Amino acid sequence: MASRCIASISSLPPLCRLPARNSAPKFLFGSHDRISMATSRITSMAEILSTSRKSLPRRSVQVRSAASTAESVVEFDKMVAPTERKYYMLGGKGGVGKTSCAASLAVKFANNGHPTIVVSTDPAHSLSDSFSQDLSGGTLVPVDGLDSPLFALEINPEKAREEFRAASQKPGGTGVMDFMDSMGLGMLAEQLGELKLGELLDTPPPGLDEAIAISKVIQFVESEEYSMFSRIIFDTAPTGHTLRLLSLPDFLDASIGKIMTLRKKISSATSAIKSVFGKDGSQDGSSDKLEKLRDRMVKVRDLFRDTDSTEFIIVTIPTVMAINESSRLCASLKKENVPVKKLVVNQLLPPASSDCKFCAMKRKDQTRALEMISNDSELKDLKVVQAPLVDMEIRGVPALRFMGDIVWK
Ligand SMILES: Nc1ncnc2c1ncn2[C@@H]1O[C@H](COP(=O)(O)OP(=O)(O)OP(=O)(O)O)[C@@H](O)[C@H]1O
Repeated sequence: MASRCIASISSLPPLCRLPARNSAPKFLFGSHDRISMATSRITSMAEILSTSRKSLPRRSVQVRSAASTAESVVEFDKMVAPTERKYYMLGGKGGVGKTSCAASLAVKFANNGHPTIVVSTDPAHSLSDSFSQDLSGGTLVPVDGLDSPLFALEINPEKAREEFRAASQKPGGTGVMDFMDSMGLGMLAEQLGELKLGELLDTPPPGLDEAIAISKVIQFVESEEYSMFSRIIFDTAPTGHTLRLLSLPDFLDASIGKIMTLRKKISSATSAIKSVFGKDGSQDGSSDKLEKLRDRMVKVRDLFRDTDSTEFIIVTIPTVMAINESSRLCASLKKENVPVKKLVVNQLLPPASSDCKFCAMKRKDQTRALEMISNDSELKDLKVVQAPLVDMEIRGVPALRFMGDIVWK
């Protein structure tokens, strides 16, 4: 029986034996009052999508109203109520559903009156797949299938890295050393070499591409042209990248500071001997670029820590490994003073009146993992949002609307 379950979950009865429409939601673990039960009165997504394909008017909205509980309505109400701009960053272990959660939240905000932008800074983008639309051009693309303004953007981190290389090579990298050597300042060049600044800038530290990508987004959304967008959602790269990104702005701020100081010293030394060697040691504007880069990194750092406008939402699945990773991520976010209040637990088995052996085991396993959250010193104070495993892959706006309605309540 178990092997049949694994091969074809959706075709098997247990997951389909959902509670009758008016039956009370079955909680996965006891009376945990922090948990908003997203899985109450879950209907098959396949069923919803097939009715929406027959173009019945907004069936999913009806589902949302029917499924909403007083407790959870208050939670999304809090997210949607402020008229000023808010940033949401969604992050977590690879493959847990960050993109699906980010995209569904974006759809929900847009449908609730907020012009919204959803941005992927994950080097392995899946936003296009999630919306079933090509968003890979590196520019804002209007998302089809909504009546309200929702734009999406996949930022190419490789391009960002190239931009950094171009800005950094002359002022502090090997370019500077070659230049100084040619000016007869080999000694000073050696000192620079000892500081390993050239190496630092020629081989950008991990996380830099994503930091630059985020800073680019901040830069353009701050312009007048984009002031109408009141919700900006980031689908970030898996945990490791996010952690490196968090410590990066401080690190870069310090290293760029060092480079700038050296650059000034070099500049005065080269001007002093310019007449002797007859070479032009004038600056080429790259210092400016570096300073701008530093300013942008500082902006990223400040945005991540701005409790008024930003919230980091951790997405996880109910497995010991994912929860352990979420706990470490949460600890790092708190250490870096990044505001984190919610934990989405995705892909929970929906309530069922009876389970097959496989589902019963899986449910037990998930229950155990969920209990870990209540006992975890980092995670226990977060608001836990339960997101059910649905019977189809979540792709396209109708599916994302469905997911948004059952998760963000
Ligand atoms: N609640 C759910 N029910 C059913 N399928 C889901 C659910 N959440 C996510 N999925 C599916 O799981 C897969 C991975 O989801 P998604 O791309 O959102 O994860 P991710 O964390 O962004 O991945 P990555 O780390 O690779 O970017 C997708 O096929 C998505 O449709």
